[in-house]
Amino acid sequence: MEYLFVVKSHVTRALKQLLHQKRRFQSSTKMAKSKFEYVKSFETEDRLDPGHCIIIALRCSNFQSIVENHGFKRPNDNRFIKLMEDATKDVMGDFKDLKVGYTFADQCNLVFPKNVTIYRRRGPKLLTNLCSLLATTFVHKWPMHFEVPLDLTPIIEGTIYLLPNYQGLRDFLTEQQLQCHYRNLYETVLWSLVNVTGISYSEAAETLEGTNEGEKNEILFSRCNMNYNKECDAFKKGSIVVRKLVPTEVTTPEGSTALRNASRLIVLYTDFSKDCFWKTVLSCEENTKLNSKRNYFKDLERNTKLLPHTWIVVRIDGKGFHKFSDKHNFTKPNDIRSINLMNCAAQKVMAEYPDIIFSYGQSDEYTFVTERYSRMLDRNSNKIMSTIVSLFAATYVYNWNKVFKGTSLKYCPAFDARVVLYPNISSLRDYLSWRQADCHINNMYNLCFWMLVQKRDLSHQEAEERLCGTFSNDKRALLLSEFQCEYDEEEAIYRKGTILHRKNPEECVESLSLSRNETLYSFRGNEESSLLGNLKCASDIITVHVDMINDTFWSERPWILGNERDAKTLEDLDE
Ligand SMILES: Nc1nc2c(ncn2[C@@H]2O[C@H](COP(=O)(O)OP(=O)(O)OP(=O)(O)O)[C@@H](O)[C@H]2O)c(=O)[nH]1
Ligand SMILES: [Mg+2]
Repeated sequence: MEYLFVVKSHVTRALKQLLHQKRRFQSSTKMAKSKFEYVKSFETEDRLDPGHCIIIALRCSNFQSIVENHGFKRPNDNRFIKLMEDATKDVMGDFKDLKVGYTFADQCNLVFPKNVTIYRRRGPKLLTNLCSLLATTFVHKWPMHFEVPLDLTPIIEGTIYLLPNYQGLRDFLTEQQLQCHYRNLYETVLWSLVNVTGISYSEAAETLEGTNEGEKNEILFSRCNMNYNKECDAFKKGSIVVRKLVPTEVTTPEGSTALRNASRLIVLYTDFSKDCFWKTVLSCEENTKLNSKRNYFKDLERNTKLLPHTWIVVRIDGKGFHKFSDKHNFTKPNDIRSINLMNCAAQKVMAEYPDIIFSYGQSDEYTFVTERYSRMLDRNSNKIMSTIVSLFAATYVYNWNKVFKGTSLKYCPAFDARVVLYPNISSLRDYLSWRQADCHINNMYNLCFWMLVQKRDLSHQEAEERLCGTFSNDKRALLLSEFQCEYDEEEAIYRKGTILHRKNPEECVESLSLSRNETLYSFRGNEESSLLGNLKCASDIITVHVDMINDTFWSERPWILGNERDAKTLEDLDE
């Protein structure tokens, strides 16, 4: 009976979702499409091979600064361990397909089983959704674990591993746990030497140089009177999050209470090297054993090096923002608070990464363009995507309370990101025009739609029908005749979206008294000598809400994209 009830509610939810998607599809197809749509063909799906376990390995690239800025207890801070466990649980709570989560220090490994089909196994979509959700949960849950406020946003770098069988998964996680142990042993002895014997940090580090595991244990015992085996399991083994059926009290349809098994996320501090974890806890259908040769993982990492000399475009999009905006009572059709949050997050990303020369945002999406010859993060696509999306998402949540004042964040948003390469300026400009044309089409449609709903009391369906088959001029006429609203007088930020670009380097030359060549070189995205980038200064970034489809915007700002004739060769770059 209860089972039937659960199935029924699942079916109803699925049908509702289908209906919602169909409606959205219909209304989007009713909207005009721009001539720039062809640039979509540059986008790739990057599906991961079927029949492989997928591991999304995430690590916080600015962890050291977080440790130093917030007075973490050394060698381990229990508050941080609990925060990471909480964040891992939240991500696994949202992504029910995840089978195991393993977190230690600043690292979090999330495991999808072989047969997972979520997002059609698109690697970037999986990676960036998990990565951004971990980042937003980290920021949101920080105050629940730390009294000291978080003073910088986490940047999370992600890697995808594909493992062909459960033996591979066991080897991978066992190896990770060994790394956790080595790291913890080193840190425990180091900080015990400092705290117990009173020697300096550098003296302690010197003492440990070149020592093996046994010697470290001996130093800890003889000099600090501590037995490593007695240290807390959470420190030595890390935290393993798994699902377990737990008897839970439920209310039956008749109104009485009963005990039923419900899936819960629990944390274990156990060994991946033990058979019982794989047989009993994971109920693994394949036989696995403890393998001593585990140095093959580098080959199983998805290599995603991006083609050199092409424009790298990263587009971020909010996950389920239709629901998110509803739950947080966004004003319709545009909520300036969310737009401000998005713009602020984009500024932060540009200030942090000088190779990003341009960005464009509208609705729940943001596009970042890196300098054509950029060597940012070694042009590793997964690292670029995860770094940008995590910093962006974390900043969005970090500033939430300041911008949304009375409205508390009900749940953490996630964003996905994709990387698209454009080979020349014309295709890149067409891409940007496509996004701005989309902003215009959506904004005009949404403005008409909500005017009809809010001021004429039309139902959603009636408003959709009223707008079906109308062109831009029809909508302008409707706005003017029925609502005395001149479309072009609407706020430019809504009609055109937001463009962020860097100042003309010539102006910066004057202010920095550097030679012209030096500054231009740095603007060409060379990481090693990024003079202007070192300023990491948001005041270098200009915000405008203007048309960028016509030539004027670009001819007035020739320094942004340069000139196709000046395209560089490999030799030019090596000079
Ligand atoms: N009311 C309101 N809604 C907004 C605003 N910005 C974004 N949204 C909502 O966010 C949605 C963004 O569109 P999509 O990205 O296609 O939809 P989504 O729900 O995020 O779905 P996925 O991206 O596929 O996960 C819009 O359709 C709006 O419903 C805003 O300023 N005000
Ligand atoms: Mg979206």
